[in-house]
Amino acid sequence: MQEKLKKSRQLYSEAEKVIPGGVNSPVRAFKSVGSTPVFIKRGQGALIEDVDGNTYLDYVGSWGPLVLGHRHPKVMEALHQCLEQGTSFGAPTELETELARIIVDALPAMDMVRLVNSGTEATMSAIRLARGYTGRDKIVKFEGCYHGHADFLLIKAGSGALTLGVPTSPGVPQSTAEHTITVPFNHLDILRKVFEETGQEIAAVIVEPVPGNMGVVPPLPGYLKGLRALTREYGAVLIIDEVMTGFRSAYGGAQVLFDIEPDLTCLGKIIGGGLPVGAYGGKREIMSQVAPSGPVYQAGTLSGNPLAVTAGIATLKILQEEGVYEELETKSAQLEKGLREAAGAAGLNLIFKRVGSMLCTFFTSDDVYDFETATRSNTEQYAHFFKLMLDKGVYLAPSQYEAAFMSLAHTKEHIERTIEAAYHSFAEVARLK
Ligand SMILES: N[C@H](C=O)CCC(=O)O
Repeated sequence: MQEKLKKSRQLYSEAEKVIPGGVNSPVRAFKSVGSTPVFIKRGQGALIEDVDGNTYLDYVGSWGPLVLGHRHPKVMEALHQCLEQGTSFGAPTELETELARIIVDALPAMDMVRLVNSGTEATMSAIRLARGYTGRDKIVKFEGCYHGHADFLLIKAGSGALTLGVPTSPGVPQSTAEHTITVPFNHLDILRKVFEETGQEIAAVIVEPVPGNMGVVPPLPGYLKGLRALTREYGAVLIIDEVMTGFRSAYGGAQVLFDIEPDLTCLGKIIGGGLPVGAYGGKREIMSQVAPSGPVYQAGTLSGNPLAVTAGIATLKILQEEGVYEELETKSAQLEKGLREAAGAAGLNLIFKRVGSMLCTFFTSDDVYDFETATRSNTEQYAHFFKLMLDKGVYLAPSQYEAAFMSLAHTKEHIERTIEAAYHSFAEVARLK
């Protein structure tokens, strides 16, 4: 494999001289799998090509946004047209209202939405708003959930922070961390106890409805409804972080799938169609507290950027077409079934978790339902599996604790090829066990 990545290795050593760790986001560094990151040159549909000319079936999809695959013709066409008008104005455009309208119409619990530039900005702003609205300081987050890298959310966090073994980062002041209460996901009894003790001080509970940053951990039946009831009882704002699941788990997001009515929702990824975007929105009563209509300040020079908004609108319009989510489900179920059979054939008893087009293979035989059980997975075996799959032309997340994302561009043949590669790779992992 190393020979096949000659140019990537050269580029990586150049990058390391001027960019910390050679990458602009830690998960890209392939650190946990002990390998050279692949430098990508282009993508088309479900495929990406690296600088050495190798092609891969892409199940990372830019970490979730590319539900249509790379360079969807309608998104590209819309972007070309938009580019002709300019790149940024720092003034309102009609496009922003169009995207806001599409989002608000898709989410029954959302009356208003503010566009920002990333998921981190969305969650950070939603927390400030919840604090401003309730006049309380404390927030509750779940172990292994990742809501971007704002100080008060980078505590027992998942994603790259977990992969690199720094779920709580140095640099987060103790005085900030002490306002964040962390509890295990899927344990309503523990959360209830926290509310009984400090419920009147809690401004918000923030949750990924399907945690996708400690692998994929589906909520237990009734759990999200229980969260809703508890937050309502104590007057805390329920923030559903749908940066990953928004317009992926269902049109709208996981809150539509699980029929949950949050007070605030955070979005990102898919609503920008592969360009940098984020959003937070919710009930009019809360959102009208945001500046300039209210006192809670939040701003952004490039917020609602025309190109990002255009790619988002084009993407969401395609997702409105009949049968799209059924197609994603069918393809994802086919992949899950094939992977299960491949692991079984190799004599590996593994745990597969999937919600719609987000799938994760845990290298453990114990059930996974929270941070503690997710981190029982054998990450060395995952690393080995990852490298074998990469060598066979399948690009998975270089971390146990991320999802594999299915796109509409993946074909039956692509999925069969992936399963075939998995048969060989699982067998190899089993041999070295
Ligand atoms: N899991 C992260 C976001 O959803 C992966 C992307 C990143 O950190 O660069």
